[in-house]
Amino acid sequence: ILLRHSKCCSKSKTKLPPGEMGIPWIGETMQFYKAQRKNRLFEDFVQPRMMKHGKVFKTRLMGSPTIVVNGAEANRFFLSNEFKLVISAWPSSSVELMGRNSIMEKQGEQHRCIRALVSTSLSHAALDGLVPKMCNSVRLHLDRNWNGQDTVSLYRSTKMLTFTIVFECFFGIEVEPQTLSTFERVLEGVFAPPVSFPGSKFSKAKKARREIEKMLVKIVREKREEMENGSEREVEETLLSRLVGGMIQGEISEEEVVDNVVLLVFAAHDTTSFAIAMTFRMLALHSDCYALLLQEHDEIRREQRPGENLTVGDMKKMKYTWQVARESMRLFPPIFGSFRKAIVDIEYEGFTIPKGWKVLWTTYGTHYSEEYFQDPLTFNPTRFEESMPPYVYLPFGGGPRLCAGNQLAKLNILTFIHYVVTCYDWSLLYPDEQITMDPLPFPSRGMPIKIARKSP
Ligand code: HEM
Repeated sequence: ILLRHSKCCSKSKTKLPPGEMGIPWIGETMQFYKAQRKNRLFEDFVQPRMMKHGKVFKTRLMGSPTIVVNGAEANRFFLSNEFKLVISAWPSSSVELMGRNSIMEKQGEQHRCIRALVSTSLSHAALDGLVPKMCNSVRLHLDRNWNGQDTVSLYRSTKMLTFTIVFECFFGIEVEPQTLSTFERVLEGVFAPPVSFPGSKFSKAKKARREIEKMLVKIVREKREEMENGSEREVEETLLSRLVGGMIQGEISEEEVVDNVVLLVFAAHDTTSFAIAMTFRMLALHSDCYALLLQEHDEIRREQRPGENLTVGDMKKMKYTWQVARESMRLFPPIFGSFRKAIVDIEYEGFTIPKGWKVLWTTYGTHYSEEYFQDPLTFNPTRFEESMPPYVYLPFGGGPRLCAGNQLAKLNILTFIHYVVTCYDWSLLYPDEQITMDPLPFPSRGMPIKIARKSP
């Protein structure tokens, strides 16, 4: 009785953050989804609650009691305490569709092992080797899809391109153009309710996932055979060959290889293409910035021989371009933030976050705050000339789950911008095009642009 009494007393002493839990089970999910669809999750959902309750508040989302946290200190606390106080927590539909064996579901040592395999393929040395391949992919894509056209959908085009780059340059896997639409069907179900009745978004997504799995299992087995039975020619080092190598050594299983290929393709292509699309939007709206950026690329081009690919040295010269891209990702972060789950009771800022509750950290909480950025809603790429304090600018997250592909994304963004601005004059067809979110943000009309090839 005494034990129970003392437990009861200690529970009643816990102080939850302020906030409203909404109606039973559903909580404030409908308000969350409504704001998300308009890509106004921060403005319509987070900000009004922050004004009322402060930077840390409670709510209930998708059935889970959740604490929303904002600010650099909160980002540092929760992101750097991954595996110790919190673990990443994706909705069950995402886990089922991405696969239970992907890096996002792994903790501790297992996470470290997969992360190490992926990181080797994304090390500086490996990325240097990717630059010429990426240049060839971008040029081929523009030749095939832009030449002879006067209008193209920039967002769809970059989606196709980044998808091809991840598969072909990074994994060394050739894909059919229709594979992208199968992947998109999976993505549509990632945040859908996990109900499998015929025709539901989730069951359509599961069917698409099975098709992808079948295709990848075949590719992985062929690669394994090629590596084990050693054809005379040397096997090209790609992420796929590294993962399959890990499989041959018994470090990871076939399911882990397949799930991680699926996860990486998802992690890479919608995010990078949105970042590119928003950079172009900002350039279109700020002609002074565009003039400066163009100057940077014209200088690089002047030093190249005709038809020559970019080099790593050229990438380093694109300082202003990277500032423009970073500022675009500050205003339009491809990832809103992400969910964690408390694995112990957590004391934070005088509040208790009970074990099992979700925590949502947000990029907007710092990106849109005057505390960290002067005139936060103004587009000003040169603000990145100054170094940033840690955990303030987080389009790629932070801590042990910092985006594994951030350098690949950077190369992809810079290469694409270089070839477009040096080869084409372009303008937006709908400068005020709305941004929607489902589940990631995207321009609602696909961002059509008018193009005209520049004379060589
Ligand atoms: C502009 C493009 C990109 C953005 C904005 C972005 C953003 C992010 C963010 C915010 C996270 C952390 C999620 C969390 O904390 O839960 C993350 C994780 C991750 N990203 Fe990216 N990403 C981009 C491109 C890429 C690319 C190109 C790849 C790989 C080819 C990639 C692979 C990953 C992986 C594997 C993780 C999980 C890391 C882990 O759990 O250890 N991302 N990304």
